[in-house]
Amino acid sequence: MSERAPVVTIDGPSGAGKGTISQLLAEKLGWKLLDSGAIYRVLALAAIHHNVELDNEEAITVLAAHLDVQFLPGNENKGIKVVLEGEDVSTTIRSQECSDAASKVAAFPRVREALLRRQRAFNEAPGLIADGRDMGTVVFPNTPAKIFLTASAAERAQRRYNQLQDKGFDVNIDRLLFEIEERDERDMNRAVAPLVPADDALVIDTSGIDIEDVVDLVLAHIQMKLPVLS
Ligand SMILES: Nc1ncnc2c1ncn2[C@@H]1O[C@H](COP(=O)(O)OP(=O)(O)OP(=O)(O)O)[C@@H](O)[C@H]1O
Ligand SMILES: Nc1ccn([C@@H]2O[C@H](COP(=O)(O)O)[C@@H](O)[C@H]2O)c(=O)n1
Repeated sequence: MSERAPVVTIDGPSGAGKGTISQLLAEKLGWKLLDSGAIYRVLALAAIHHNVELDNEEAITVLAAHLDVQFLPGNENKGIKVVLEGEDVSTTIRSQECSDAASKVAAFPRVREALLRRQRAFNEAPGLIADGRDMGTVVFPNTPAKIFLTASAAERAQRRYNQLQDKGFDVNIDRLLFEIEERDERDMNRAVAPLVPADDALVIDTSGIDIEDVVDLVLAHIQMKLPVLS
């Protein structure tokens, strides 16, 4: 499989900065953005809405194949508006309940298979920034421009804490750290498409590095890997 337009993959654990960096890159380059986590989150929400048990792989796979979701531009929340069955769920899918449910449904091989084509369809000119866990290993394995962002769990929990406090939520940092570690554990140890850097990915530990500096590091790498940007 070869990509239609150039693709940059940005993978990594929760809170590593994938969404932030992907959005800034997409804006800088004028490229499309795939927030693949939002697809798993919206699938989890659809399961909850339709009273489908989160451990029922068969039923979740059917739901995944028929998911009525639209990703529209122009929402402050990760820069996209997510519409499930006609309802704007952009904020709802960011809840802790959806984070947790998303990582459960994402562990099913047939669910992941059912969502592959939908993700690859985002690959349009002039180029795509793809944010997720398996963008470089499974969804777009042939792109030469792969990044894996990481940071210590403590730093990621602190970032999430700051983010939620800024939004006026009453949050507990120990609880956030526990949830991040629990989700990392599930994402890294599942049988298919586990969270690992692709062999040819540039791994950047963003602990203590400013967002703008991370963008510059990523841009320098992709300019080297994608002749179209030189
Ligand atoms: N290098 C950085 N330094 C400090 N804060 C950062 C950095 N990168 C991102 N952040 C902040 O950390 C928070 C989480 O970032 P972001 O949502 O981009 O992470 P993510 O990897 O997309 O997480 P998830 O997979 O859970 O969606 C945001 O508030 C963001 O502004
Ligand atoms: N390519 C991906 C993207 C996400 N997931 C799963 O979805 C959960 C939510 O993702 P966010 O990036 O929005 O936090 C995540 O914990 C993964 O379980 C995935 O499996 N593959």
